[in-house]
Amino acid sequence: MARLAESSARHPPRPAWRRRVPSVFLTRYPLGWRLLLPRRRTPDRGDALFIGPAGVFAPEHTQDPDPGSHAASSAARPGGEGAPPELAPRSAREPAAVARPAAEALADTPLSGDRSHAGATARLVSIAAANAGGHGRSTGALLHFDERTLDRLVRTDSPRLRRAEAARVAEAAARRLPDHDLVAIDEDTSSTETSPLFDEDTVRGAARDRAVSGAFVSRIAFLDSRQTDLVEGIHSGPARISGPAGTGKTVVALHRLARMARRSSDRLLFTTFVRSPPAVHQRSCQRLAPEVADRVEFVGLHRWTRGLLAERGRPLTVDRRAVRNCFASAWRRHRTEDLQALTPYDYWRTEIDRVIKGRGLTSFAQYRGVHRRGRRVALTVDQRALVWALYERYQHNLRDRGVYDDNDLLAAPHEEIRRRPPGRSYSAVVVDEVPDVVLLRLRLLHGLVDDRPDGLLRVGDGQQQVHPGGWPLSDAGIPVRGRGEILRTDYRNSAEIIRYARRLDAVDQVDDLDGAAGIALRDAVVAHPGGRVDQWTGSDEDFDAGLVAAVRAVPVDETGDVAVLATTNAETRRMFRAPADAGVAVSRLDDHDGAQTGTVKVGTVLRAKGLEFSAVFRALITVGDVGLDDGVRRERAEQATRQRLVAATRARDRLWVGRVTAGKGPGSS
Ligand SMILES: Nc1ncnc2c1ncn2[C@@H]1O[C@H](COP(=O)(O)OP(=O)(O)OP(=O)(O)O)[C@@H](O)[C@H]1O
Repeated sequence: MARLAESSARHPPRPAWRRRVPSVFLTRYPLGWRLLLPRRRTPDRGDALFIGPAGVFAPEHTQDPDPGSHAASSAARPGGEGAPPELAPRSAREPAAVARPAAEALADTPLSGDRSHAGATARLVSIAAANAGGHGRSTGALLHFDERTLDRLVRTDSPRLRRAEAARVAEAAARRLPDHDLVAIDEDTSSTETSPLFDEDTVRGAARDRAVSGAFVSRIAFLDSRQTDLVEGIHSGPARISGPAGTGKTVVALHRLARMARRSSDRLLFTTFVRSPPAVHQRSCQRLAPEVADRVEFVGLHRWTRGLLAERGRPLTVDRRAVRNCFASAWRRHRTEDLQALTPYDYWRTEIDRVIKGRGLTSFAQYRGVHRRGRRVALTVDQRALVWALYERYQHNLRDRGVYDDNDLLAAPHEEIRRRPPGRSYSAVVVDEVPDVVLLRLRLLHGLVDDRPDGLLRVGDGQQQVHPGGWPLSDAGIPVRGRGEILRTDYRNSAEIIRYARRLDAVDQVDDLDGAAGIALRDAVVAHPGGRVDQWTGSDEDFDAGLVAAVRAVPVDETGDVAVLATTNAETRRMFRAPADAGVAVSRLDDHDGAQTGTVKVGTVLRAKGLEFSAVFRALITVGDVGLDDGVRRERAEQATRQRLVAATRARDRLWVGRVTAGKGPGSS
């Protein structure tokens, strides 16, 4: 406080309430907050920078939180104090211009290595005198508070910055703003916190602390210079970002969406084929850009498609049991020695779902010549003809019984969009986890924005594809202009986790989503040292106890930042029951929406795509594929390895892999 008083003395006289805000602020919120106060006010910059756990704010002290609002009449202002005569009311100034110096002071601030704070996350806040009526409303880029409601701005259950991080960001910004005073209450943060992002000395052990404490790590607070370029860059047409796990592809996409939303009043769409991530990312977007987040729609592809059809009065549902029956009866009619001997039944279902229908093939001539990328069972022309006959029978059954499968759900909107383009049009569409999105769906999304600049952004990592089959994305009719952007620093996984996952990655070529060579995890730059991997092997009957003991050894705090991941739904049910019976609080990963539930999330690896946890427990239960054709076995092995890679790279600090072996009794390796 003495330092604040000393600093205030150097400031030009200003109305009492405006002097009061920083001191009240520091009295109420000493822990972790830093204030940067300008020695001289200038019309083109904000009044200060407040940097603390809730983020970075550029407050504007204003006479009127909302010009023209009755709530902000002069009678409401204590002592009739208002804006200084030399300046126009701040809210009348261009918020983006005022925020710019703050963003520049923070943007790309060198911290350690290639990391930096994302200046664009600084929020411009208008703070009015007490009772002036600002309650956290947002108008455009500006958030409105008054002296008394400031609480709502700075109190947060989801800190964006650790205290040590806030201190580091503030110090860096102070170096950039030499005409500002840095004010903080001195405190010793070292006993309670470490900052693995910034301090190489404290970094060893920090990852473990992060795991054990379950500390919240803000997904969106940091961007390195390469990522900042990708956020700011203008794409002349459809663009793509690829890179290994944890390199910030999604974070970049979220920042881009926030930036675009702030600059226009259009609607934007973020979608992916997995159900949970859109809800989780929506929360991140709300923290990143609360004033515009409602214009960014986060929705799974299935839900979006169903929504469009329902809006058009053509609701379609997929009755999976009926779909299975349609395929089973087609198989009974068309299975031949040839097909049956080659591979099991479900292989052909995938062939139809992903290679034929998912790719939008409509004639045998197309199927006959198509490169079945990622499918390891080679087919002669005659065999393809057999598959085509099976497909036609399946289609006949669907039509006959009035049943729709997932791909039909995609084909219908194509017709709808052709008939009448969606009223709620989007100016930009981001598709995450692209390698797993069927071609038909990608075409549909492309159709929403066509080739307009900054319209379509495809994000993904070929190495993490969990569904079989694939195609060069250029087959979707989306123009490929130059190379895609590749990120290569893994900020999520601690070194030990990466070391483990790298051993899994020799599996397949990795491309940049358009067939050119991409970057595999083995080539990623490691940002965090430390981490821990435990491997358990044992018999099926000992597995549950092994898993429960391991889960119990990691305390689960209120963030519930822990997941148990299995391969199949049946295994997931078992993985749910075992800890639940032992008294561990569990919840379904399918229901996870990013809220802090204090429960261990249990689900399939597929459902975990795009998410991350402090600790991950991976169950490897199913043993071997006996008696399968080599091609099928190879394809399954590749898929299994990719799933293992995806599961392992969901873990930031701690990974446990439990594998059931033929032998009896648990052991450790
Ligand atoms: N520049 C950075 N500095 C610090 N942390 C970062 C940075 N960029 C990303 N991160 C963090 O790395 C983690 C992974 O980011 P993100 O989920 O965007 O990666 P991704 O490439 O989409 O991963 P995946 O393909 O595995 O889903 C997040 O916790 C994010 O906050």
